Amino acid sequence: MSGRTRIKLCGFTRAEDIQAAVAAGVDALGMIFFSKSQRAVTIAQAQALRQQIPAFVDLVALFVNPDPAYVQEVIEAVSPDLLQFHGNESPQDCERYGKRYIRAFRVGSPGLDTREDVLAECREYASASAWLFDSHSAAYGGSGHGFDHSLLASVVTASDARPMILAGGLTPENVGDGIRRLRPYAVDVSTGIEVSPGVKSPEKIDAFVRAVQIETQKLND
Ligand SMILES: O=C(O)c1ccccc1NCC(=O)[C@H](O)[C@H](O)COP(=O)(O)O
Repeated sequence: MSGRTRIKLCGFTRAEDIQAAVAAGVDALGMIFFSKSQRAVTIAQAQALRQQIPAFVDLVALFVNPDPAYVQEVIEAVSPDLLQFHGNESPQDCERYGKRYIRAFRVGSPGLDTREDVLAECREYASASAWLFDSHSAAYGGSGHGFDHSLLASVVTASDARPMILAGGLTPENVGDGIRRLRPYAVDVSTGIEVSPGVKSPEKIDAFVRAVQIETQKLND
């Protein structure tokens, strides 16, 4: 895909990190509503952090196999622009809130370990606003590990594919390769811009955003 590569940074827990990300020019910020994550936020924390996010930057709320009542509570209290699902949610589970959603796929998991299986699974989620590709991890996401990008070959060429978000182990050093190889609509990172889980580095945020911009510019030249 030509044009601008959108940038989503994930796993925010601190106001100063959100300010750094907004200043760097990101398109979307993720907060994690999954209590087992090292980057989890409470609804009260998210309400306070949300004040740091200006117009035209989207807030994405992440869930893993959530209780629907909890998702509804987050929607009402925090007003996320999009939902993102990382667990075993069915298409109906993702659609039931009437909100735009991102479906995450853990590429390399059983049943998602061939090109054909990946595309077939993705097609079940035709109602998603984007398909996010992450590595297989027992923690459901945010592992900092990459995966075999060749498993996305069928998705890349499918005419009915939803916009691709590339995630999983991205860093300022390797994100350019991923963009060149797959031409995703957007990239998503958590670990690669951190000093420790949930604590972001302004320098790494800037380096990541610059690396995306430089690679995208090269593709457009
Ligand atoms: O970050 C977590 O702790 C997490 C836990 C459960 C589900 C998703 C989670 N994070 C999602 C992300 O941060 C990203 O969408 C993606 O997994 C990339 O993470 P990383 O490899 O760390 O860059």
